[in-house]
Amino acid sequence: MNAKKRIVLSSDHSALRLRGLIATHLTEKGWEVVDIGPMTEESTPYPQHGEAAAHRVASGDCRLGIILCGTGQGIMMAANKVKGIRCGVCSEAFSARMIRQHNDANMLSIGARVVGDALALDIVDAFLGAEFEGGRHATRVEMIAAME
Ligand SMILES: O=C(CO)[C@H](O)[C@H](O)COP(=O)(O)O
Repeated sequence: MNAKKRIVLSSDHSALRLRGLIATHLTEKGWEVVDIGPMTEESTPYPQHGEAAAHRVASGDCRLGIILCGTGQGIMMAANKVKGIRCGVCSEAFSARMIRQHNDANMLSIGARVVGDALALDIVDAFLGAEFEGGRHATRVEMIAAME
């Protein structure tokens, strides 16, 4: 498997079903999915799952990551505490494309209580279908890294 197509997925209890749909979708598209759970709908705190997924990306084990909670907000906040992580919450495809092209985001967060299934998959496809444009954007991303 091409390491460039290895992606980590995680969520809290609110997003198991949608996470499963995304995992199936990504597998069908040829991604190697590393789903680090949780595997039951028992209530579980989003920070630990955001952090765990973020470390998979920051370490280089996975090229990208997709994380979910009810709004996508809390788990994004946790992931962004890990050095080297640039994670944005997206509720539409345009922003999902732009966080790759302009911000070199390496993680995407989705609110499972915010978007429907079809929109969530569109957001995922927009994120994964875009590449960082570099140029003037690289300087700005370097400024973010310098704050870490
Ligand atoms: O969206 C979230 C964090 O941003 C969580 O999924 C949400 O807060 C969980 O709520 P509850 O414990 O009521 O299921």
